[in-house]
Amino acid sequence: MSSMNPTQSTSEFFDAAERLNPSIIIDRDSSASDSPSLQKNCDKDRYDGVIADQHRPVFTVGESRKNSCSSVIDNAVETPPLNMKQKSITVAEIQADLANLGPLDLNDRKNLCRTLVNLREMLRNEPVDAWKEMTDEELVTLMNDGSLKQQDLEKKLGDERRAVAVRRLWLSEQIKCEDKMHSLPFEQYDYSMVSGACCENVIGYVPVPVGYAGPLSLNGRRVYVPMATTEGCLVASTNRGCRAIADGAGVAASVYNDGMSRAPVVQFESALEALKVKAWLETSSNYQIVKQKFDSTSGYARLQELKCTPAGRLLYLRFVATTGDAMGMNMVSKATDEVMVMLQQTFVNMELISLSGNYCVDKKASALNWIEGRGKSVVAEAVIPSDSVSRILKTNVDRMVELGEKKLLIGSSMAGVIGGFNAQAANVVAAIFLATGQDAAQVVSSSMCLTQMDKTAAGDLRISCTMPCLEIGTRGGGTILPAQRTCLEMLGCAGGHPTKPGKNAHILAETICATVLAGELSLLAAQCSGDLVKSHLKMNRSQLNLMSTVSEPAVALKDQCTVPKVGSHERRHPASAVNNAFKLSGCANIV
Ligand SMILES: CC(C)(COP(=O)([O-])OP(=O)([O-])OC[C@H]1O[C@@H](n2cnc3c(N)ncnc32)[C@H](O)[C@@H]1OP(=O)([O-])[O-])[C@@H](O)C(=O)NCCC(=O)NCCSC(=O)C[C@@](C)(O)CC(=O)[O-]
Ligand SMILES: NC(=O)C1=CN([C@@H]2O[C@H](COP(=O)(O)OP(=O)(O)OC[C@H]3O[C@@H](n4cnc5c(N)ncnc54)[C@H](OP(=O)(O)O)[C@@H]3O)[C@@H](O)[C@H]2O)C=CC1
Repeated sequence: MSSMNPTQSTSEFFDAAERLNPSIIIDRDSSASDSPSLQKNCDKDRYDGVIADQHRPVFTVGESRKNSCSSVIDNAVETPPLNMKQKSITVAEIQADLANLGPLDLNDRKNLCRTLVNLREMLRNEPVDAWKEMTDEELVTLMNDGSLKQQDLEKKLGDERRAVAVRRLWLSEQIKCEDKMHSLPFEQYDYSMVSGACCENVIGYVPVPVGYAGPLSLNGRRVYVPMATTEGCLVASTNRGCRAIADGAGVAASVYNDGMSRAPVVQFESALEALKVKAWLETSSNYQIVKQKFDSTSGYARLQELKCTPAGRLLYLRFVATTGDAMGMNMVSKATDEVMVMLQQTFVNMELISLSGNYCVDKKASALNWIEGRGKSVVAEAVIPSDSVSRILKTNVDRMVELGEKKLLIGSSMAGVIGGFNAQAANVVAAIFLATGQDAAQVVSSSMCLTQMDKTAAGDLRISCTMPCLEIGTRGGGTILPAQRTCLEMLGCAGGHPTKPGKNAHILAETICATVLAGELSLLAAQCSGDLVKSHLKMNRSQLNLMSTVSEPAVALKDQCTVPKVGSHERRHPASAVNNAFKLSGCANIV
């Protein structure tokens, strides 16, 4: 940050102002004389340098150095129009007054804000670049004023990164603490992929650590599976499961059903009329008309089934389609929407209550999905040699089989779970979903899993996982983001398959199911051997958390950071060393 003493040279001051904002051009000829184009606002004791370009923006110096930019501008709003309450002043007068202000930091944009009146003037003729020419603080002023919607920042600025930065600036004012944003990173991210596809009102991103489990021996391949999680122990556990699997012949996994669903609810004047339409839709030739319309909406969506379920005068129409390599919700919703328009022309008494009648069933726990399946239905199976069960998993086959029955089957039945006959399928599903850009909310049905274990004739452990609802894709949604795509590339299934649409999505589904199986093996073994709590206290309970009390502010952790060393006493780093690391970048955990 450079600063200058304004008493030394007014022209230096103007030079710096122009460097700071290239859109400002100061009319020096008139400022060198007692020209009316340099004016003093008598009431507010601030100076407005009149700019010689077509927008005639005015920047203000003076109080803004002590107060926040926005407060100066708030005052300025009340200022009467320039021509009413201003008088001409000389450069000598300006220099004399600026001298009283002390050193002025000309690199701080807050010191040079145009008034709201002038910003509005800039926008009046809607010049293409007016928004881009404004400083961040000026944009915030217009957001506070309601002249600029924060959701329009990307469009107006044509610069996603800057849009995020300005939104953060504005939001930090709203939450009345600029520091609150500090640890939410936003730099080093390609927002062009996010805007219009993955998120709105973007203010940054939450970094989640990504580990890998593997190699997982799956269908004759060796796979390294990326997992994004903050649950210490999860990756280690899944990794141990992969090791046990590798001791046998590996996992065999296969998709046995494929179909994404969308189910509108429609209403008729009577229950009988609803049944008539059901019969019409179930007639083969009519179904073909519907299918033709449905399939015409996409290069990949192909209708497989239309299930019509009546409820009084309501009819629930469950469209099920294959969707290539995409998870398919947008695709199937679009296709269903177009079919419904067509059906409404045929059945004029049919009232479409909603395109989604909750019979789909998306993002809600349901018996229907558990029974019918949704997305990819997959089964994975492996045999673990008995000596690997004792050597790697630290238990034995009989105990595992007994736990499978008493916990996974009887325990889950006692609890009345839907599709929850497993130990931790959701853990692995969520971690791979986050890593590979899946729709996180679909963990609800996607983690439905039946884990079964029995003893083979040779005395080894046979384990299988059946997952009927893996709602996943390798194309579309969050899979376009570079980090998530990289994780898909690790698995060899990024994007659409070049020759067999849908194959990449099947590879991902099989990989998730096989990794779930690895996680099941290890966690169930830890419960057999009584290692669950011990392992989590060692790998999951952070020493940093233990250091803090509820009432301590989070910043205390930075000042007194303790790095645990497994198996030894804590090592305490001097606060200065830790703080240096924090200072390395604008974001606390991005270095
Ligand atoms: C998209 C809207 C909101 C447009 O809605 P609209 O009414 O056309 O928008 P508008 O331009 O009139 O603006 C109204 C307000 O919406 C907000 N808004 C509007 N646009 C933006 C934007 N770009 N960024 C940030 N905020 C925005 C904003 O608050 C704005 O107020 P303003 O600030 O203008 O005074 C509306 O059409 C909508 O809510 N659609 C539903 C989308 C949705 O909820 N998707 C979730 C996923 S669906 C799913 O996953 C589950 C499902 C469906 O399968 C479950 C089921 O089976 O039911
Ligand atoms: N709309 C809704 O109600 C819901 C939406 N979602 C969201 O929907 C998004 C996912 O929707 P989805 O339909 O999967 O993705 P997209 O909306 O991104 O659609 C996939 C696009 O990729 C094209 N495509 C190119 N190659 C392939 C290929 N090999 N296989 C499949 N498609 C290909 C499709 O072509 P074409 O145009 O020919 O079909 C289509 O345009 C997620 O962001 C999710 O969060 C989630 C739940 C509900």
